[in-house]
Amino acid sequence: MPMQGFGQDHVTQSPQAGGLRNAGMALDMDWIGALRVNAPAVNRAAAALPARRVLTGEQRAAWMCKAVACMDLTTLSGDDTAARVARLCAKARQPLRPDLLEAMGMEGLRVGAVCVYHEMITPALEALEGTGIPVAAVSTGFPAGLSPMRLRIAEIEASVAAGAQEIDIVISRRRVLEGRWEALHDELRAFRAACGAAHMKAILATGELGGLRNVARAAMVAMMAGADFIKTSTGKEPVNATLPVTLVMLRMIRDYHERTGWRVGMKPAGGISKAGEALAYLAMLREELGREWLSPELFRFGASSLLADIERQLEQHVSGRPSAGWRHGIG
Ligand SMILES: O=C[C@H](O)COP(=O)(O)O
Repeated sequence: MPMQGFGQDHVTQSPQAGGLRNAGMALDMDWIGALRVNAPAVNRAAAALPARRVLTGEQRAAWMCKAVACMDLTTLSGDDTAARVARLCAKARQPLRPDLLEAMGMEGLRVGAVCVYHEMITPALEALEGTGIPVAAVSTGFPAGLSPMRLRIAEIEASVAAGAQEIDIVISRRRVLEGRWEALHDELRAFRAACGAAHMKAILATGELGGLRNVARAAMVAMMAGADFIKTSTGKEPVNATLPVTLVMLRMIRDYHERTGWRVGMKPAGGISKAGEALAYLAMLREELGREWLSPELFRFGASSLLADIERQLEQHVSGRPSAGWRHGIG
């Protein structure tokens, strides 16, 4: 079924406003073919960033809280149980200890979403009832994305029917590696149609795409196909989120916004477990896309263990004393 917005010239689309979603556009192969990435320059820019942006004290604490608000608190393990998901959701409702929040003069902090496998959607929804925190489900044969297409579509539909408001799909890496952009666009359009009202995050699995130019091209095709977010990784690839890959994706988001008016969200995910790393990603986001993107509507971290390090560092900030990691087990 054709999606709203497809087939229209991208320059005539209305700018996104009032919560409207990226409608996507027909595949523009001239645009895709013209994309170039200067890898050494990207690597240099990413390497220079953490040293350029050193935050301390209250400012650092405030940015760590922003990282919490933009977090998809995640558990994606083969041994997940309803009880583990319920504990994770309790943490999602109250990500930081009340005494820490009080000391920082903050209230009402919660995470961006809870991210789980399909089977854990119902326990997550039950544990989050009344909070407004959305449940995101990974889908389409996560993490490899190699199951039959009809099953991948059915999986999305089942997760949406179960109540997931966000669907994290994985792209077929082979379409990128073989340069089959139209097939990739078609696949992603079909995923987006199956998502219906649920927001679609397109996981590019950047560590398996064979280089930064392919990352740029895959990111652009995903946005042309109507992705609400583009996401780096599943957390299961040998190389997951990195600053250079994120820089390339942010620049594609900026290009796409400049040419179509649509704002697409960014989700670095996989292997981000330290507060200092999270701050570097936020600084990059702010430099590349501006403050407008610094909200859970347009930015998420996908992380299973980042929250524990942020809480530990905030405890240190509030108390002025070092805090041991074991005191902050979940998240
Ligand atoms: O989408 C989220 C990732 O799977 C989380 O990866 P992580 O467990 O390395 O934090």
